[in-house]
Amino acid sequence: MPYDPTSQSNLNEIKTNHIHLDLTVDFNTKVLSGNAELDIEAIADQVSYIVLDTSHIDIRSVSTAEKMLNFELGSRNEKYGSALIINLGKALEKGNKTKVIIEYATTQYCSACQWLEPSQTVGKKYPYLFTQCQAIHARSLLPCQDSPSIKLTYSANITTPLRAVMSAVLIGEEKCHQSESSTIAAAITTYKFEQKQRIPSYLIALAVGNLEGREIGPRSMVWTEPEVLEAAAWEFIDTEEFIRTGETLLTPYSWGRYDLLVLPASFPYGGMENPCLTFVTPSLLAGDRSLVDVVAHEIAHSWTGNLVTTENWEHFWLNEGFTVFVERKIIGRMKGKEHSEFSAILGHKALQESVELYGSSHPFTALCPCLRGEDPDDAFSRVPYEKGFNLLYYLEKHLGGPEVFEPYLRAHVRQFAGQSINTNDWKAFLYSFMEGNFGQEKVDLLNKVNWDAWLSGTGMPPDDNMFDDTLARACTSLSKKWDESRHVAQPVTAEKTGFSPVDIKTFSSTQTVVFLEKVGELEPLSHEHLDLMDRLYQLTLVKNSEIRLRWHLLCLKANYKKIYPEVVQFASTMGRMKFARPLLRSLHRAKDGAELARETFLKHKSFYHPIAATMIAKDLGLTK
Ligand SMILES: CC/C=C\C/C=C\C[C@@H](O)/C=C/C=C/C=C\[C@@H](O)CCCC(=O)O
Ligand SMILES: [Zn+2]
Repeated sequence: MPYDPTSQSNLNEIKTNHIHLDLTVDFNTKVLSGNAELDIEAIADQVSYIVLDTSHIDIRSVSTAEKMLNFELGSRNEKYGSALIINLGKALEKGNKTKVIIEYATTQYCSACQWLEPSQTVGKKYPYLFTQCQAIHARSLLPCQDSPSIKLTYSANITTPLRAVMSAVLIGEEKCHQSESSTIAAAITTYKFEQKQRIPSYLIALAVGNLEGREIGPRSMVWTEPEVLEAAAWEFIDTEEFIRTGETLLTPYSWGRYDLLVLPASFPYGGMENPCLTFVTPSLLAGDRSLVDVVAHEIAHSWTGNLVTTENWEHFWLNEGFTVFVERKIIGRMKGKEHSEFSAILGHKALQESVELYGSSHPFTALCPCLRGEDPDDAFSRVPYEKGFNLLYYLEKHLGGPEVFEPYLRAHVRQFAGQSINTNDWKAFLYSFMEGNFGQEKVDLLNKVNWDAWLSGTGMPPDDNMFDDTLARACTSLSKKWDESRHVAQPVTAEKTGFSPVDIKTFSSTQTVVFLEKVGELEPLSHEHLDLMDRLYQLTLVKNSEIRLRWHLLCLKANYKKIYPEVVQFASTMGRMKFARPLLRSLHRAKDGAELARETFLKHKSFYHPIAATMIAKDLGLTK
């Protein structure tokens, strides 16, 4: 029986096999309205109610093909929304099926949807809508069993004046009539989609805007606003190689298409693995392909997360830890092992930061936290990603290396493809695979693993992995030199310290990131030192978002006020939470920065996606 503490649906009585959406997009009222038709199957006897998750959606009617059904919306749970309780008027026996048709409309409070004004897009001419359903926001886009334990196929007809794209395959489009909107002089079109593979509700995704697509590979297209199409097509040209490398490592890619959608800057994450159409932040468009590891990550989700899915958010590491592990395998094969190890070092630092932020005994630093009564967005951090990765990395080494572990990884995907699993399922198969293929010797090794500390313990992992630090050494050494340059008498100059632009000339952008992080671990440098560093390395002018973030954080830690306007500019034009949240949090902590951080957020609140706005408001102590 599936268990999911973050869903109010009667998961033990019914499952949804298919959803068909018939929705109209109204940019004037910022409302999606129409029908959701759910194909439901009883998985127990005597089922007379269907309970679905909803959040802030306006339910207008519920019916079957034959009759109207009585329904009631339960009182709102602040975190999980309002249960929609549908009285079937008869009892279903196990295996019986029924179709319910729910007429509904979204409201301004639906947290999955961000409606952008034309001014908030790159082109500034057309409005834009996009959704983000992970973890539990699908219930604000449609009434559904909003739990990753339920996997269903879906189809959709989306009627809109601008192009629609979805986490599905486009199977047709039909022109209806000319738009009557004063701003959008386009034909109203119905775009028809089909997702034939079973997916959890959090992977249902929609975007509508002035979108153009360009082929970047035999099964891939990049979609975005025309103004950024060229740059996006150039940046993501390695997409097919990532997919092929994933196929060599695991199993054939099973989703047909792999397209990318580059969203406006308010997209709250680096990437979201929506099947057939990964959503990515425009902050990846560095102009040098240096940030495309995120695409390798999203492609890796095609196997881990999208085929093999966590049963509930307490086992999120099964999605993310596995995906980071596969992502780094892909990078290792394509660019060399020193690059994947370097990424692991960077990841380890991110894990330390997450643990420090929560506190090392906080329950959310456990690999499998208890989420009963919790909002998954509050539990989100690098922990499931990096502690999960570290567990798999540790197991690989402990069990005998890639010769043993890579066949296991493939078998894991084959064994669980199409299913939702929890950590017990994962561990049971790991044991049985190792015993069946390599014998008792591996079982003995598995028995030596400190499972309790790895899976339930809080804080940093119980065992330390050693990563190859070839690419990190130069970064550490340069940061040490800056640390040692503190004794230099004022004025702090290039001549006296011996620093020059050449120091970082051969650094990759990730090496510059690691250098800045290493400096960030030291006692804050003096403002004269920061002035010099900026003059020599031109850091304030860097466009690369990852470098920019670390530079800003370093300066904020030193209360270096010259950076404050830059921080305000960055955080108010970049909605990716990886950037906006630590920037505003650090500004809030910096000398004379608290008011500025709050002001910045409040002034630009409508720029942020609702998920980001909620989290930032909490970070800044504006809400609980
Ligand atoms: C143990 C954690 C428990 C629950 C978390 C479950 C879901 C988290 C929810 O907040 C949604 C997360 C969506 C993530 C999407 C993409 C990320 O991989 C992006 C990572 C950050 C970035 O690079 O911007
Ligand atoms: Zn991921």
